[in-house]
Amino acid sequence: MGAIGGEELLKWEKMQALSGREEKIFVLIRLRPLNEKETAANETADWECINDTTVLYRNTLREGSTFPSAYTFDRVFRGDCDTRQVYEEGAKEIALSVVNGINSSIFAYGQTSSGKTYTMVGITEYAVADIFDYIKRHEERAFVIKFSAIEIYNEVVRDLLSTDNTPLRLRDDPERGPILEKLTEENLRDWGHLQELLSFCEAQRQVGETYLNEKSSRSHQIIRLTIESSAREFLGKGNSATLAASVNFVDLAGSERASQLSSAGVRLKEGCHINRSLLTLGTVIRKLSKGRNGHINYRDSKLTRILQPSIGGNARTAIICTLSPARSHVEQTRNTLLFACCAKEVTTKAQVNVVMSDKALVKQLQKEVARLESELRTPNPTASNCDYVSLLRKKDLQIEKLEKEVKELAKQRDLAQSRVDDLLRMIEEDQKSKKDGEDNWDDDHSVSESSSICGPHRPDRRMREFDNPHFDDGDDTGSSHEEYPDEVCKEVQCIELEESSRDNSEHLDPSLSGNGELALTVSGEENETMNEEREESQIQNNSSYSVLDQFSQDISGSMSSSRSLKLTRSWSCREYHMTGSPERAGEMDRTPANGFERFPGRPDSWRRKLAPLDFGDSTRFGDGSQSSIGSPSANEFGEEVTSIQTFVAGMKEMVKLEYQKQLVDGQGEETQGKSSVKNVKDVGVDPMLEAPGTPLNWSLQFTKQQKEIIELWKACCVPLTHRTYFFLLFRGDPKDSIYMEVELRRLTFLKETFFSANGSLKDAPTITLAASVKALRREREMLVKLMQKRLSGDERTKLFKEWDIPLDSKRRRMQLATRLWSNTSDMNHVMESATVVAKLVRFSEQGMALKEMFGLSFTPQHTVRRSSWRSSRASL
Ligand SMILES: Nc1ncnc2c1ncn2[C@@H]1O[C@H](COP(=O)(O)OP(=O)(O)OP(=O)(O)O)[C@@H](O)[C@H]1O
Repeated sequence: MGAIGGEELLKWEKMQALSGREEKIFVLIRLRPLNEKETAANETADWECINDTTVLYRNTLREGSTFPSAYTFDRVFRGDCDTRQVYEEGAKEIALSVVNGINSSIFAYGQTSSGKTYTMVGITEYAVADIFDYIKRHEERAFVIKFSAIEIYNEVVRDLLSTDNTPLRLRDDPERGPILEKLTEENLRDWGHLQELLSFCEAQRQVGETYLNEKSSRSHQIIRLTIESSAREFLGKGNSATLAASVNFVDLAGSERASQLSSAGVRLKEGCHINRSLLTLGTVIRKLSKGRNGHINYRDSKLTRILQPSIGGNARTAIICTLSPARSHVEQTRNTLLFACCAKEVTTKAQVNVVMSDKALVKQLQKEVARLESELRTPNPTASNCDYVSLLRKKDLQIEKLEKEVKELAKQRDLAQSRVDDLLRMIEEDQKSKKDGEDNWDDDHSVSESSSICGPHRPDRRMREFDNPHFDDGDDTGSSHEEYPDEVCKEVQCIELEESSRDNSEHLDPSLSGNGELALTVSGEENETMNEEREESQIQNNSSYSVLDQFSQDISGSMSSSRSLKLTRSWSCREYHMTGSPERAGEMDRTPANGFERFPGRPDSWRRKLAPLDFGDSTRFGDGSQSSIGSPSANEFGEEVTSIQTFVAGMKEMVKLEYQKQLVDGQGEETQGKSSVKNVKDVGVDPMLEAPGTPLNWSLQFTKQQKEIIELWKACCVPLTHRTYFFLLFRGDPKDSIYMEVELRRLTFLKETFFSANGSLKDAPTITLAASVKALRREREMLVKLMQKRLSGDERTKLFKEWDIPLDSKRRRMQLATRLWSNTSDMNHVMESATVVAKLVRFSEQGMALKEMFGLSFTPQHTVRRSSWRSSRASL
């Protein structure tokens, strides 16, 4: 569409809205005053406009009740209203539709001498004046006004702009409707030109004196203005669109009563034609008023043929019915009103008429195609129910969506099934390995039974060995009995968990804590070297890294090698079943999932994997081959690569499972997690630090998180190897943020848990501070062994000097092991501790490479992670 004036946009939009919509013919009544003749004849005005829409017949007594007395129309005008008012209030809007490309017609219908010509002359002039005014105000568009005028006189169509009386031929064009061939069309230049043309037409029109009207119009006159307009900016560019429409000003000849017809001659003939054509018009209108069913006899008269578009087609139409109020004309007035009543029921369907250039047409068609395609793709939701196509489309989309959901659910089911299978297989292997372990123990039980948590009937050879004051030779010369073979190291990994009260190898010191489980004393020489550790445990009062470790182990178990899996499975089993008593085992079995729900760092998907499983007799898992509390490190003293793999896989899986949990559980998980919010609402990272954000922010955030983590490691007695791996692997790369957050969150939870009343996880009461401290001690003992095994004498001496350990003191290696990671506020100390541990467990040689190799840099996009993490936190 070509451009349209900005200020007319609203009007244009209104026209667009009207376009193609059905609209009733606008019917007006104009009641003229009694004329001189009527007044002279003492006529009475029986008709009165009682308001703007109703005309009332007042002489009901005379007429009786056979006719209605009140008639309502769109607008009625009393005798004292001037033509300007009639135009402004009744015809203007419709007449001026033409400038926006919509055909329009203004009719005057009424009996002879009722004021049709009087009205239409004024209406025509006001309308043309407004059209000129509109054009003047819309210079952005180029207008062309064509003026033509015809009369239908005795069923002959004459061109009023031509002096040639040759009748115009009327033919029907399938697209344009009725066309008058060779009709003169004058390009209207200005107001003066209009007056000139109107005068000419008036002169040409058949007018004669009748009984009622000295200058009675004896023909139907149609003055037509055809207005074309195009946006100037598109003119001549080949892609313009032109609005083209016509407005008809129709002054019909007046109907006459038979008694009033001239008895003979020209007037009689005229009167007959007039009445006949008006009768046809009336019939057409009446039929149209009842709907468009059946045949409409437009072709019965030239008048109806020519007016067909105006009364039943593409035009907006107003009919002004003129009335004489005189009592003597009541019959004609009633006829006019009946005609008006029918006319107001007739609808037309006006459209904006656009003539497009080929180029513009192509463009328009392309737009239309695109629109239709878009409609097909996204069916209109407001479409009626009868719109079966769109309904079907909607259903198709729903089916498509459901099919996708089914597929997705099937995928999830398969995944879950495969995990269950894996776990069952793992359990099988695990049970087998446990059995083997038990057999080994049976073969090897040269020591007395221990009260180890690993099982009341299990001998704790390792504990016995470490409790032996001669275990540490007191020097670092590398005496032969410190050269423990790897298999011994493996045994050391099997640090059993047990409530301290049940572990005879260590003695609780009730003086340190009201809770015997929480404070430990170590007998013999260990007491001296373990002071710091004990102090640590005392300060923390309640701590354990066993759960933390268990967490890492379990996660890593799902990804690691079978060997790792074996160990971690043991650990998993222990969490549920290593109670050392059947009652405890039963208790665990009843509520296996609860403890996990309370564990924030543990992906729920993991819980789903393990919770339903039956690990069998709990006592079977208390064997010596179990992972230690400090399993990630302790497990791997003899198997460094594996242990780092496990650590890496564990971290990676932890994050991965967290995401899976988000994906699978969605809102439901969040809702479920809400029940736990109360308990752990303070657990988690600082909300301000949820995402790395800018590099500067991340740097600050990392430093803050790292410090918190280091403190929490100490508080939770986390294995030194774990601390070392973590500290050395996650050094401030923004990609590490999620691991930092996971670590921080689970440690915070642990601390919270151990500060709670019972100091242990509800469903894993064996996991206590005592067990954690014991495991840490064992890890240090392992490090002591590794110092001997993996460091040369010179290296050890150098280390002792660096760590201010007198070379002549006893248990130097244990002193060093105890000092490692003990000063959490000194980052140099932390770094040096990590370096030493890394060297001992050979992490320094392969750790960083492994980080890359195992894709620990796996990092979701920050944006994803943020939201995931947030909702994950919400689930706490
Ligand atoms: N509303 C009016 N106010 C004053 N005078 C009017 C009014 N309507 C019509 N007249 C006068 O009545 C006379 C007849 O009017 P007009 O010729 O317009 O009637 P008509 O309906 O066209 O008649 P015909 O069908 O015979 O041509 C004219 O002299 C005109 O001035």
